[in-house]
Amino acid sequence: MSGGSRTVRNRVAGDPVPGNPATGDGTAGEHAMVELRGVHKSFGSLHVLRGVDLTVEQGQVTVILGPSGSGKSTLLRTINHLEKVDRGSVRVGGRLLGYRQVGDRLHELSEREILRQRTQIGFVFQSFNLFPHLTVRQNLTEAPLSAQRRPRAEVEALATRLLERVGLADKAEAYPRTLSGGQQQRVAIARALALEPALVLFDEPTSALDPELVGEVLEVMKYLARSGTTMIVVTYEIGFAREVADTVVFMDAGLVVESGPPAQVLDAPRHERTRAFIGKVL
Ligand SMILES: Nc1ncnc2c1ncn2[C@@H]1O[C@H](COP(=O)(O)OP(=O)(O)OP(=O)(O)O)[C@@H](O)[C@H]1O
Repeated sequence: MSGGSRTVRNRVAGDPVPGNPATGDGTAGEHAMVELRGVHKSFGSLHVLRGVDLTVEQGQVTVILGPSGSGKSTLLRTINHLEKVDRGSVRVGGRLLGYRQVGDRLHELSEREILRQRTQIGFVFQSFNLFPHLTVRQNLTEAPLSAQRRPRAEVEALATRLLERVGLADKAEAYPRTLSGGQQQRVAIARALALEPALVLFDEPTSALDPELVGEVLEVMKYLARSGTTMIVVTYEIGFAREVADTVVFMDAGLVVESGPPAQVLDAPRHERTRAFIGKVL
């Protein structure tokens, strides 16, 4: 879909063209939406990310592929500061995540400020992570009301639109445990969109689903992609990558081995490691 007509994220939510997700100052157009430079992350002696560079432009879909343990989830988690990087930088909408720059010095943001930044970035997990004690509708409205302090009428109307969009208008008053896995994941996607994020991260969103439920979740994600949502998706769904991705990134052992359009990375990979991986998952 490179060079396509996607210009507006989340038309689902019917909101205007986005500004800077971190500052809200309308400057996102001047920056890549996401920019990682030389990112390193270790857990004890395990060096998981070994100098990752990644750029994602606004409105683009990036699919990250790679063997188990190559660092894909960790990379995703650094993008919304669920993991703090040891070295290198993560910028979202041009702004350094987790820090405030004063002159040439960096000051770490407070937990509360980080939480506020994080509401600009939707995160869809493999295991849905819905609030079990809240109805579907309340799952969508909770964070916009309490973390973003937006007006209830606006948030309720948005929740209604989003549930219609993911085909679950009739489940608004149901509790998550009464839904199928595919339905729960569609609620989780709608919940991420209710924050009106500038960027949505997906970590293996279909891996926990029975095969017959995968399609309904991928359809919602394809719709979002067509609507101009900036998305970074960790998945083993090669068909989705081929159809929807602007860029496919292949990671191995904590490094980006190669990246490019799907036709290049999936059909004519330049590196042996990519070829071996693609050969196994196709
Ligand atoms: N919080 C943590 N503490 C310690 N080790 C961790 C932590 N998170 C991840 N790891 C380790 O880092 C490595 C990379 O994990 P990560 O989940 O990023 O890989 P992945 O490519 O997403 O793998 P998969 O496809 O299996 O989910 C693994 O060896 C994992 O055990």
